[in-house]
This record gives sequence, structure tokens and C-alpha cells, in this order.
Amino acid sequence: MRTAYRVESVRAAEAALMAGLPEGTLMRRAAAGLAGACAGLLGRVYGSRVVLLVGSGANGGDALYAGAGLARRGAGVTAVLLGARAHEGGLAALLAAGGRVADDPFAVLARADLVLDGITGIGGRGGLRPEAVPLVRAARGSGAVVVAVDLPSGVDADTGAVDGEAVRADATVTFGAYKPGLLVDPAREYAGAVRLVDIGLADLLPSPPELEALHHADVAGLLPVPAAESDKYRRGVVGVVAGSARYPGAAVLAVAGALRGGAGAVRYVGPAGAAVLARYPETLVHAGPPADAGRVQAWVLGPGLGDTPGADDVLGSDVPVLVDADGLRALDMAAVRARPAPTLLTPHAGEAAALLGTDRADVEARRLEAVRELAARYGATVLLKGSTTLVADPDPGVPVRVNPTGTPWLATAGSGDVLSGLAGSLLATGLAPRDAASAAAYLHGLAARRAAAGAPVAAHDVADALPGAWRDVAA
Ligand SMILES: NC(=O)C1=CN([C@@H]2O[C@H](COP(=O)(O)OP(=O)(O)OC[C@H]3O[C@@H](n4cnc5c(N)ncnc54)[C@H](O)[C@@H]3O)[C@@H](O)[C@H]2O)[C@@H](O)CC1
Ligand SMILES: Nc1ncnc2c1ncn2[C@@H]1O[C@H](COP(=O)(O)OP(=O)(O)O)[C@@H](O)[C@H]1O
Ligand SMILES: [K+]
Repeated sequence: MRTAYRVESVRAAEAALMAGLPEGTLMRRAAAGLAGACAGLLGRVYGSRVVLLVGSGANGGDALYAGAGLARRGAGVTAVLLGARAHEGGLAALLAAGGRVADDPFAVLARADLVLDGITGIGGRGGLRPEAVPLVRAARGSGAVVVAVDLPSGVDADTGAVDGEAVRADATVTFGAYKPGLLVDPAREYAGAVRLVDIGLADLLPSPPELEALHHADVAGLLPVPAAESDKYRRGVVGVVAGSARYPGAAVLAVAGALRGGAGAVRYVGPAGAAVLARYPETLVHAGPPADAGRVQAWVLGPGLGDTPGADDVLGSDVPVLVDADGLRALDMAAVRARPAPTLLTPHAGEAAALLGTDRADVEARRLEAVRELAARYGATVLLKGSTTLVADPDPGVPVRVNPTGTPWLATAGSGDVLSGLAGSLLATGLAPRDAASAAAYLHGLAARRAAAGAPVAAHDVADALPGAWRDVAA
């Protein structure tokens, strides 16, 4: 599992570690890792042209010490000093190693092979300052490889928000621990490939972390496996309340996901029974209200539902309920909070914005805050879909899960319906809502990658690829 920590936690761990070490040790460790990563990216260090964008703090210090290391290996290293001051020891080291300070920053940037962004790291506040913007643009426009030191300057380390301009890096070399902004969009997009340099903080970081990203082994540990004594009912039955005369396909796709999620049976309730049976004859179909449909261990409510009634029956039930799409419209917060069993909400950014009374762009800009806020308000687990899918528990002390398997190919109509069926099925097998949601997002992303393999996919392709993704994870 990959974990990420807030700035205050990283600073506290650094302080504790530094107390027992000679001054400058951590910065030397960071700079050595950074210089090594740059050497790898350059291929040949000797004779290469490296430019350092140096801010006034320790982030600039890291860049200067790494630049000194590269200069000792024969690179031509030039520092562009952006602040009124620069890290003294770092600057002295660079000059001693044969590096220099730029007279004409734009001229050196135009010829650079690699640019190190050491403007701000975890001490940065707000976006880039106006004087840095033309330099950063020149770096980007030069064709040089841009490497961010610790974080791309201008992004918010704790939230992943980007207010104004920020450095767009090809790679980021981060120190001691991942920060949330490196894993959550929009900042994640700015970071490029992220590499973690160990500076000895691991044992000093707090538990729990702010964010977790599951890996194959973590998901494998969550997935249900039937045992000898299993029967279809013991494996769990998932009820799907979805589809309408207008959107029968949503019912088919939600059932497609549900059939691949480990439940022993899928009960479909709604007006699209004929369409569902035509595609999936194994479905148990019921045309009456959900309350009369028979026992289920979890409900999925909402995909393509339109104005089809049944929501009250489902929300009033005593089993876990996943609410998606049309089920989220006019969702009664008090009714959700009063439920005796867990609720899992799966909005995309537009639906989350409607629930929060804000606009879509605001949710997309502050995904981490939005998902936590929704979970707290509704007392529910929330899976926020989109470029970075996040899963928040109603308990604010529990780490948010960030899904690492997503792909923009998933931005195709109906793929969300497959996800809700899949997550609902995992809920019916007995997984806790946070585990069901994060395992579902993981498998869904992996299935989309397998199905897409670099070409567009339809939602039903994603559903069909789920067993292969499951096998990959469980192997
Ligand atoms: N504390 C430590 O022991 C270690 C720190 N490390 C480095 O130190 C960094 C943190 O250093 P600092 O706390 O000095 O902070 P930073 O260097 O990240 O930034 C703070 C400096 O930038 C200025 N600044 C803030 N916002 C700005 C903006 N929007 N535009 C331009 N300038 C801005 C501030 O006035 C201040 O001088 C880490 O990100 C990491 O790179 C590493 O060397 C590892 C060890
Ligand atoms: N840019 C993106 N990158 C990765 N995944 C995305 C992106 N945009 C959408 N997705 C994923 O695609 C799915 C779309 O779901 P949703 O918005 O509910 O669409 P629909 O209602 O058509 O099914 C979600 O799993 C979401 O996380
Ligand atoms: K930086």
C-alpha cells in the first residue's frame, strides 16, 4: 500500500529525525537522491546543461546541493535565483563545485537539457508568484526535462489544489513521504512520474496516514472467495434498482457489474427486466416494488432510474445501500443519516457538487476536501468518481483511499453503472463499504485498462474485462 502524509506530519517527522542527526544530514540525503534521479534521466551527466530554479527556502537548497553533485560529475550547472536570498550552504556548494549563477536566465533556460524546479516545496503558499511564471514557461518551452524537487512549485501539497500557475514537471522527486497533492488531481497531473527518496522518516510518520492507495496484494486480501460450504445465498444476493423506460441500458450495465462482483445472485428490480434478461438470463427479475422483491444483502439504487419509484423502500431497508446517479438527486440527508445500515454514495463531480450546493469546477479543483465533506455531512462512505477516484469514510480519522488504477478511457457513458453494480455486489458479499468501494474502483480501472489497451472502450467491454482483472489481482 502506498501512503501519503500531510505537511504538518512530514515536518514533525523531519524535526524528530533531525534532532538526532548532525545538521544538514537530511538535506544531503535528499539532494543525493535527487542528483541520482537526475543523472538517470539525463543518461550522460558529463557535458549536460542543467539549470536550477532556486527559491528562497530549503527546497531551493535541495536543488543547489543536487546541482553541486551534478557539477562535480561534469554537468554545466547554472542557478537562477528567484528570491531575495538563497540557501547559503547550497549556493556555496554549487559555486565550489564549478556551478554558476545565471546572468541571463532565459538564455540558459533555452539551452537546458534538464531544469530542476526548486522554487517551493512543502513551504509554498498559493500558486507561483508572477515573477516566476515566465521562467517556468521558458523551462517548459525549452524542451528540457523538468524535474520538480519534492513537489511541483505552485501546487498545494495537502489538498492537490492548484491555484493559478504551477510547474508542469516530467518527474517529481519527493522526500521522506508522498504528499496528498502528488496522488490527487489536479496537482497529480503536474507532478509527472513521482519517485520517493527515502531520507529515514518512515518510522516517524504518524498512523494513520492522510491517504492510502491500495496495491494488488491489498485488494487480493479483500476479495471474497467462496468456500466449500458456500451456496448462492450465503455468498450474498445483491439487489439492483435501476433503469427506466428511457434508460434500460443502465440497468443492463449495473447488472453486468453486479454479476462480476462476487455475489451469489443478482436480483434486478425495475421496469427494464426484459432488457436485462435478454443479455443476462441468470438475473432474478422482479417487476414490483423493492420491498416485495425478496431478501438481499445489499442494494444498488439509482443508475438510469429516472423517476421510477422505489427509493424509499431501499433507503428504508436494514442492509447496506449504494446510491448512484438518479438516486442521488434530491437525496434526503436526514434519511441517509438515520439509516440503520451503512450507505455508500458514488457521485461524479457534478453530482457531488449538487449534493454540496457548489459547482462542478469547485469539486474538481478540491476533490479531497469535497469527498471528506460529503462523507461527513451524509454520515456515509463516499466514492467520488473522476480523474482521481477517492473513497472517504464518514469517520474523518480514517484515511481517504485514492484509486491508482484509473484511466481516462473510463470516461465513457455507462461505465459508472458498471462500477455501481460491481461495488454493490462486493457490499453484498460482506465487505465494509470503504473496502467494497475501493476494491471496486481498483478492479474497474484495471478492467478498463485491459479492455482499452490504448483504444476506446465501451462500458460493456469494461464489464466483460472484470473477471480478467479479478484474476490478475488475485494471482
Ligand atoms: N526540513 C528538512 O529537514 C528537509 C527539507 N527538505 C526540503 O525543504 C523543503 C521545505 O523547505 P522550506 O520550509 O524552507 O520551504 P520551501 O523552500 O518549500 O518554501 C518556502 C520559501 O518559499 C517562499 N515562498 C512561499 N510561497 C511562495 C510562492 N508561492 N512563490 C515563491 N516563493 C514562495 C517562502 O517565503 C520561503 O522562503 C521541502 O519541500 C524539501 O524540498 C528536504 O531537504 C528534506 C529535509
Ligand atoms: N478523466 C478520467 N480519468 C479516469 N477515470 C474517469 C475519468 N472520467 C471519468 N472517469 C471514470 O469513468 C466512470 C464514469 O462514471 P459516470 O460519470 O457515472 O458515468 P456514467 O453515468 O455515464 O456511467 C467513473 O468510474 C469515473 O471514475
Ligand atoms: K519544487
